[in-house]
Amino acid sequence: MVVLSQPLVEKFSHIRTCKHNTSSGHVYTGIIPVIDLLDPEANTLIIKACQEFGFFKVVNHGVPIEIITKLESEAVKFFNLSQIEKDKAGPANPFGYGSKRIGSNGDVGWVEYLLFTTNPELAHQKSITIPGNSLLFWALVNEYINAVRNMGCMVLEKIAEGLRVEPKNLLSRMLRDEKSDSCFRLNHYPPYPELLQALSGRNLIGFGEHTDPQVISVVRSNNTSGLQISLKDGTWLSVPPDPFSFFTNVGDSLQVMSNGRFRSVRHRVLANSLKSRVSMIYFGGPPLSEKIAPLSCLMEEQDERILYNEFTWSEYKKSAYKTRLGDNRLSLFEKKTNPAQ
Ligand SMILES: C=C1C[C@]23C[C@@]1(O)CC[C@H]2[C@@]12CC[C@H](O)[C@@](C)(C(=O)O1)[C@H]2[C@@H]3C(=O)O
Ligand SMILES: O=C(O)CCC(=O)C(=O)O
Ligand SMILES: [Fe+2]
Repeated sequence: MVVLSQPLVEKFSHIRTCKHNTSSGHVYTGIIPVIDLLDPEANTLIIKACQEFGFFKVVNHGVPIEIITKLESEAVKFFNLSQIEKDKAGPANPFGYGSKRIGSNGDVGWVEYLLFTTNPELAHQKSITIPGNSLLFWALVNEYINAVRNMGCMVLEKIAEGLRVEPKNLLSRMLRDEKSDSCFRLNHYPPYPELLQALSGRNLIGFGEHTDPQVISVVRSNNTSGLQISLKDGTWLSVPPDPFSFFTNVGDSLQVMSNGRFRSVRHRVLANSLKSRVSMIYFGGPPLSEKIAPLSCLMEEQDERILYNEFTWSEYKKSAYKTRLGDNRLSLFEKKTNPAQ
């Protein structure tokens, strides 16, 4: 019998686990929609993907691979620093370096990260110290964010076309606005001892299940698996990694603007027992004062019930940051049905 030493058990005991989902024999991986941005049909296909999954993979995205690999190598350099050095960029409140703690309401995961805002009105970030060549680091982060924001905007413009809402930049202008309250995250999921996984028969949670509050999120990772999305029937689907493509999530705000046509996809990351996973995520958000509500131009066509009350992004963000990771943050903003109707 293998007996785990007490310190080792304690090290992992506060991180959540989930059952291996291979026991059912159904781990679908080949059904994730792949959108070729050069395909003339892309807008229709994106709409279908947003309705069915709230998630899709983007190829022919136009983001130069050098921009991606240069930033990844800076991120790896950072995460390879000693704990003392990395802590100089922390604690994450919410921006900066964080390890294991996610947010400020008690969530934990097998992950360390750097979280930044793109909002020039929020000054927090100026005080984040990146050890080493910080000028190069910030230059690469900015270059990457610009490239990925452009790609996200192309996707949002195709969505506007597909939904036949006008003007075409109705959604993308929120991300392009100089006051856009977007954020950017570099996540590192270290490998963890396979022995522990085998003994418990459970997977260690890297990043617990949640939806992203913003409009869309653009995810890129190295070649290590771990990301899973929840399907409409609640089963988890493993997303095969693809370092040359981007994965796009519908966020809560886009679910509201589409009046529930699109799904803000629940997703999570499981730790990998053999390899590190490094991911970079751009969360495209509106300016803080932006009003988020079901798009009136969508509703005019049909006699459709409005599912959400209007809120500003600032109100939603404030409320979201009081919730735990796995909470349903939109339920507070759902319009109550009038029993008299
Ligand atoms: C537990 C939390 C972490 C989070 C803020 C929150 O209170 C609830 C939403 C979380 C989330 C999920 C998507 C993004 O990773 C994130 C940056 C965001 O905007 O909302 C995180 C927040 C965070 O890590 O601070
Ligand atoms: O690291 C990943 O692949 C996804 C993480 C994520 O969902 C998040 O940071 O919101
Ligand atoms: Fe997420």
